[in-house]
Amino acid sequence: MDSQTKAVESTKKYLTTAASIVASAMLARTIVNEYLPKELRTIIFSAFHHRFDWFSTEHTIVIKEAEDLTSNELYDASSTYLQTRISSNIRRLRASKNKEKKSVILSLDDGEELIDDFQGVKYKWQLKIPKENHGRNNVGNPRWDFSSNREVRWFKVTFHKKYKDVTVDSYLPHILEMAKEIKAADRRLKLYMNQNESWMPIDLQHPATFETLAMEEDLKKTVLEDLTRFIQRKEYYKKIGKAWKRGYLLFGPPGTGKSTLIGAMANYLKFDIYDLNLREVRMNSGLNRLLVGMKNKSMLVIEDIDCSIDFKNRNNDKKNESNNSRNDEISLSGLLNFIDGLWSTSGEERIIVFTTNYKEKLDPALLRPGRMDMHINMGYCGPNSFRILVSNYHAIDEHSMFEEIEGLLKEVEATPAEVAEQLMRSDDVDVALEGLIQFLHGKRDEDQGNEGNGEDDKDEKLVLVEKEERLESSVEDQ
Ligand SMILES: Nc1ncnc2c1ncn2[C@@H]1O[C@H](COP(=O)(O)OP(=O)(O)OP(=O)(O)O)[C@@H](O)[C@H]1O
Repeated sequence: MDSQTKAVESTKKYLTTAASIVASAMLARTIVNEYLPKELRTIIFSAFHHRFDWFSTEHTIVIKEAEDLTSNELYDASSTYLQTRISSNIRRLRASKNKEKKSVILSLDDGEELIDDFQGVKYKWQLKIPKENHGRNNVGNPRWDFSSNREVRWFKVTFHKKYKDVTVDSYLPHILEMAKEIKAADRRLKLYMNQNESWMPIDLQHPATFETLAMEEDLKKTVLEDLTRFIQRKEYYKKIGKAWKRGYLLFGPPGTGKSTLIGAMANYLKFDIYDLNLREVRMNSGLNRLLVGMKNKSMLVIEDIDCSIDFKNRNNDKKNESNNSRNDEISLSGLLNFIDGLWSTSGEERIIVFTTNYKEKLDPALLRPGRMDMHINMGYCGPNSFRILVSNYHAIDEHSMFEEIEGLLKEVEATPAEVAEQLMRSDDVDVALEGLIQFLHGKRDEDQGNEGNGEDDKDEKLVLVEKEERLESSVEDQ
């Protein structure tokens, strides 16, 4: 082959290679544009740059750290994702390098390589960390970010160029998804309390779970299923045009576990709690501000709702509406309207929980069908609940004294808090159970002494009333 033919051949080869790379880049872009959700497209395209090398089989993408949240999402997700991929080799290496350090930081060192395998495709990851006096934009050195005017860290990801579409279509979305899951699992829940009209957060460390919650099994199962169905039904709520929210009214005497159930719900759903003290809020406008300030995946809790709002004024709500001077004063109707209206137009995955010790004192507006989706009666401690408590406190599920205790619990109204307190009195299970028996005998004698006082709401074994129509099982979630 003479030199001219060689040049033609190599130009042809170059053109073919270039054309196929452009075509596959276009294909990848088409896939991104057509099949990925818009939000994901923005994240992916704003976050990385391709580096074409016409004569290599390798393709490189660069995922830069960025100040702006959307652009940084892929970088951030990559860091989180890589923590789970750090191989045992690297961990060992790191551990031997950092013998003096107790914990090994799970991230890549500058320049260190990590090979990730995704659906049979090998991806080589390298982290580049800015150092003093590095040049700008040279591959292998940190990048200069013109928007923030500083050097930034970046990941260099190298793979065979024939997998560009797999990378854009599947691998990067997979990283974003995995990072979301890892963060959700690690997320520290927050408890927000309002001071005047702003929320103050603290870490929520409520130990309650559905496992340790003493509640009749059927009721517990129904509540759990309802919560699970609720979080899985994003598309369903969208389809029927309803706000993605659910309301629970918890009622029962003090110490029956209303707050414990709220803690268990938050831990189960991984939702933050917003504990709204209505006494701190005087005006509807302030209430509006607080409700607008709530994040998604949260529970709004208003405890003792019967004591929170001046119910004596509730019948005047209508009059107040026509009276301009009192128009902004907080009222039950204002609260209910905000919750209905505001959350229908903004926010998703919201739960509202009202608690009361006296359901009969509640305003009928709150009990109206469609207002609170479930009414949950947190009853006295029955045999089932006792078994859960004794297993929590003494890790036993059988004892010769159980029969007597269970018989007494059928006759006596003792709250789970009272039973729990007796069980905690001694580490010696025999002593604790004996104490509980004495306590229940004492209560029974007291009750018998009080007989004839006419009080008997024990028949209210309504454990659960679903006020809203059951979500139709015929509508499939997507
Ligand atoms: N159902 C329950 N399951 C497990 N523990 C419970 C339960 N009920 C009460 N307890 C124990 O009693 C304590 C007090 O109960 P909790 O505050 O949940 O009751 P409450 O119904 O919210 O009371 P109040 O109406 O006074 O706010 C809890 O911290 C927990 O230790």
